Amino acid sequence: MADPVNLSDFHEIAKGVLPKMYYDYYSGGAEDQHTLKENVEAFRRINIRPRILVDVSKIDMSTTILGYRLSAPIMVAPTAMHQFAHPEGEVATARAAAACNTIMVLSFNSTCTVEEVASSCDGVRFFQLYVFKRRDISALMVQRAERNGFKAIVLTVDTPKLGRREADIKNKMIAPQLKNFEGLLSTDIHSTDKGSNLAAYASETLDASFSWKDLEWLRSITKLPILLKGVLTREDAIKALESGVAGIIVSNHGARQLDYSPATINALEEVVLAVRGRIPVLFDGGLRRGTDVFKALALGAQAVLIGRPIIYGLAAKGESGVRRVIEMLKDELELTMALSGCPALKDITRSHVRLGYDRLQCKI
Ligand SMILES: Cc1cc2nc3c(=O)[nH]c(=O)nc-3n(C[C@H](O)[C@H](O)[C@H](O)COP(=O)(O)O)c2cc1C
Ligand SMILES: CCCCC(=O)C(=O)O
Repeated sequence: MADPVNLSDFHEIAKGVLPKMYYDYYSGGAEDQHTLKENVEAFRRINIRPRILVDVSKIDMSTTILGYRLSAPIMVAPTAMHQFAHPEGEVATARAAAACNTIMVLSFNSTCTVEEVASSCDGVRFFQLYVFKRRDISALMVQRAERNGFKAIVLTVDTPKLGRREADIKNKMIAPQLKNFEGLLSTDIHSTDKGSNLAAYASETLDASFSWKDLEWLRSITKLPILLKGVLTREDAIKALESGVAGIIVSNHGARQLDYSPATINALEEVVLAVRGRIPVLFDGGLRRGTDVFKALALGAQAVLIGRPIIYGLAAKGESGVRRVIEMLKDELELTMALSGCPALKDITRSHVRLGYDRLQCKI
């Protein structure tokens, strides 16, 4: 195949090189995969309203998140088990993110250890947390992240139980023994019905009782700012604000958890309006083009995170593939800003996009 020119080309290459079990794991969503398709399709139903005759000879995409400077509002989402995609795993991803001057969120279920990633290169990194029934293990991981210079905790709140991913069940997906938990926990858990081993591991470990009141526990064990990942409604956005978290990530976990939850781009504005700028609102799900990033920014996201395309870049070309994926999105965003008359991120406003329901409102 010719050199990839967009994220979709990287997807095709990755599909060709990854063993089926891993490709299915990375690409799949929950149940009917309705939301999986919607996450991408909903972007296509949004139009951009470009403004003309603006000086766009210089485009500034730089921004800050929790006070850390990024070259563009495009971050790396936490995704599990990068060594299935490439032997260098999360170390390669971390190096690529650092080279692009952006923030990587390291998954709790990484295949490289927290220490390996931290010592691989300089760069601002956040740590994604799952709360295990064995709270001591989660607490230890938070301490390790803190000790190794991670700057924030991203608490994933949409996974009290693992969503039902049917390809993984059919493939009898095998989860590896994760090095981070060596000596703490065996991930070598065999599912009783011989289905997805990952699902068995998740149900064995995840603490489904974790609720709002338990955020106090998390705050008591770390000084790091906490972001909640997986907020989709105004009700929960307000609760998040009241609970004093440092930020929100609007996310449906790449449609891998609750099928028929809304496409994230359709949930973003509801959350942004509830938060009213009091804390940063980040966004992920279905972003495959610079125009998608632009649309999310126009609807109020301060930055976006990229999930699957990063893994596809890693599978296709290792560290340089991840770098290319991030650079492609940055280049596309830069061009979109120029063609829409927005020289800086602050110039991108709600009036730069039109959604289906905007058209309905016009007619009323
Ligand atoms: C293979 C895979 C593994 C993931 N693992 C995690 C994880 O360990 N923790 C987490 O909070 N989110 C995880 N996610 C969700 C991502 O952080 C993110 O929300 C999602 O991938 C964004 O959608 P996108 O893939 O369409 O960009 C995972 C997603 C994928 C595709
Ligand atoms: C318990 C493993 C969870 C990994 C994950 O979050 C995902 O596959 O979406």
